[in-house]
Amino acid sequence: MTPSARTQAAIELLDQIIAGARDSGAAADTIVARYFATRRYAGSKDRRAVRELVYAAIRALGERPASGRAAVLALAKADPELAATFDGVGHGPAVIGPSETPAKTGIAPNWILDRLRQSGLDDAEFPALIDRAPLDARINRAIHEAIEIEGAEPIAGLADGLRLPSGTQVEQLPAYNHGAIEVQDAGSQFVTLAARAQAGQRIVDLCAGAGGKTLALAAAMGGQGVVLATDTDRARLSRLAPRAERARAGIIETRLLNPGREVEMLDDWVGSADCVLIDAPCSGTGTWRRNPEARWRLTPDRIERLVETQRHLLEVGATLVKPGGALVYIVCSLLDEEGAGQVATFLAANPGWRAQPLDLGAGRAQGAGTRLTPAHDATDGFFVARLQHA
Ligand SMILES: C[S@@+](CC[C@H](N)C(=O)[O-])C[C@H]1O[C@@H](n2cnc3c(N)ncnc32)[C@H](O)[C@@H]1O
Repeated sequence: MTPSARTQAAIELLDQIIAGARDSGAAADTIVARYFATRRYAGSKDRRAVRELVYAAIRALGERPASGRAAVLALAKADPELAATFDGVGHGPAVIGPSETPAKTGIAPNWILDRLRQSGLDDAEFPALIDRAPLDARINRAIHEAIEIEGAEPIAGLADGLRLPSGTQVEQLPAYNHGAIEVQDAGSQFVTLAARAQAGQRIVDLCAGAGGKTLALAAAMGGQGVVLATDTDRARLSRLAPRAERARAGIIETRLLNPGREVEMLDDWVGSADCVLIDAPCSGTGTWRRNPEARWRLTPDRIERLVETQRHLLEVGATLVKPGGALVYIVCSLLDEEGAGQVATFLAANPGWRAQPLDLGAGRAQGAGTRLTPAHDATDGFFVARLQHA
């Protein structure tokens, strides 16, 4: 592909990504993969270059732009080489017109930045929200294997955390194929420590997804006890079984739930769990580093619906905890309405519960819990609280 054709490909992809974000359609990664699946003429260098241009545009633009062309023009303003690819030749994009307006660069839509400020996040922390994320892994102690990965560094505060050099092809590492390491952001590892999982316990991971935190819980339990991983998304939950097998985590059970019927479907666990971990669906304002296009999908309505789901999940989780047990509430959001505010509402309505102090080795106090941020902790952003049942 010529440089101009690459630019045109990025513009077309961004048009699809913009539509996907506006209409709750496919994620950017899926759109990019589909695009190249039908364009076999694009070699690996072309794909990499187009992908980089697409993601550079997504990162640079806080608001969903009007078009792919406006998005790439925003980058071209500061990049003469890119601007020169708007040459109108062959498959290249048309020459830049004198009155064309590039999209506005920024970190996120103003209404979200305002809510982040109201949640106590300093403006100085904003740029780190869209930095490139490091590649982190968790060592799985269930597999007794010496791990040698060139350039890997320990992560302060995490006995099992490893920061891998960027660009590491994890799937090609023997340690990964043997289940000795799992890819997991340091923030995810820190917040899972709030469960204080121990051998012999019965733990529910209520929103397990594909089981990133489930596997960390099972590893901390040394193969003794039970972790029940539940979710309402069949496709996500089905990805857990092969991961658990690879990690030799034999204490994990899975159960698919119907939304709205969770307690009924978990009646054999009511009042009996040592700990229920709720890694609730959220706005993802803490994970823009990995998923920058999520800023283009958020609306106040969507956040309101998420807050309602989180409130419901806290109620469900609370019914499963045994007296003296704990509820661990996690969101990868930095908005108080999903984090500290949500927990404050729960505590006000449930006098039999109290927040327990956390010492995770990362984060700062936020309301009754702890908040990790990319700027302060070099992790994805998270809120976590540990609530103890009387
Ligand atoms: C933040 S993700 C979980 C990520 C996962 N714990 C991990 O560490 O990889 C939130 C999950 O909540 C699930 N979810 C949404 N509503 C739910 C409900 N009512 N009951 C259980 N899970 C639900 C979603 O399908 C999604 O997989």
